[in-house]
Amino acid sequence: MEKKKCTAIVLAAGQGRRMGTKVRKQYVLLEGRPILYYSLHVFDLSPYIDEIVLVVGKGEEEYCRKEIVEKYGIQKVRRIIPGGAERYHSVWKGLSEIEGEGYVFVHDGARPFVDTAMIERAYEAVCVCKACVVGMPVKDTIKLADEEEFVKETPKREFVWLVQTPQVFDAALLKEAYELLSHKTHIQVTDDAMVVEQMLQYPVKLVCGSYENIKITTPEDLEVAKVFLSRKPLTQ
Ligand SMILES: Nc1ccn([C@@H]2O[C@H](COP(=O)(O)OP(=O)(O)OP(=O)(O)O)[C@@H](O)[C@H]2O)c(=O)n1
Ligand SMILES: C[C@](O)(CO)[C@H](O)COP(=O)(O)O
Repeated sequence: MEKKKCTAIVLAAGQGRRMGTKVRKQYVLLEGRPILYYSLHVFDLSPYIDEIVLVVGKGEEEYCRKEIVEKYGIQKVRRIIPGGAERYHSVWKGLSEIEGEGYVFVHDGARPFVDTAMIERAYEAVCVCKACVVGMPVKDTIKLADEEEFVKETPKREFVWLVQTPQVFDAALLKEAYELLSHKTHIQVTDDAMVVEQMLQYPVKLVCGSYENIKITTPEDLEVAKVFLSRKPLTQ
């Protein structure tokens, strides 16, 4: 079977409010390199990925080109574009840069520990299912709470996953879902699978990511990331 074009949309237009660092978290240095560098490097290395659309804060396009893409020799970045107010706005803008058929890997630039093996697993799944997300089964017991913070329900743990990125879709399917979303108001969307689930009622397959594929969200995540990084070679 002929391989379809794969585009990674790497998102780095967030404000990093929960991290609260002076420099926005995607540019914070880990082992001397910006957090954003690490995922770009992995998508650049992956033989499954043909091109990268990098979505950054408005006005940061040139900085990212010079200080990240060119400085570290990232080859596959085709476009660097400004993002929007919410994550889903940034994804929508990234999607509008994609032409023709293929698959889209939407990835948080704040997840530096994506690896080439999970990209391969996601590629194999998307070829079959058209929609998949990487994630891992939870290790703790999960409680669903009511508004007063009383336990409403304890879901069966074997059916509960922590969802990560990349989230990978047939490009036409994801565009259709986001197109429908763009006509909605007052909608809260926190990942791309939700858009596909809710707009198209399309089944989304879960694929194993890794417990290391954390999102750098709050300050303690940076400490954990330093430990993970100290165990990894720079190229994988
Ligand atoms: N308008 C936005 C919001 C988020 N993101 C990106 O989406 C990913 C996941 O978002 P999150 O970790 O929540 O980042 P922030 O929005 O930056 O964090 P916070 O919610 O704490 O402000 C990040 O790589 C972030 O840069 C984006 O491209 N555009
Ligand atoms: C897409 C995501 O990383 C999956 O876990 C997450 O939902 C992003 O949410 P955030 O509110 O932008 O942190």
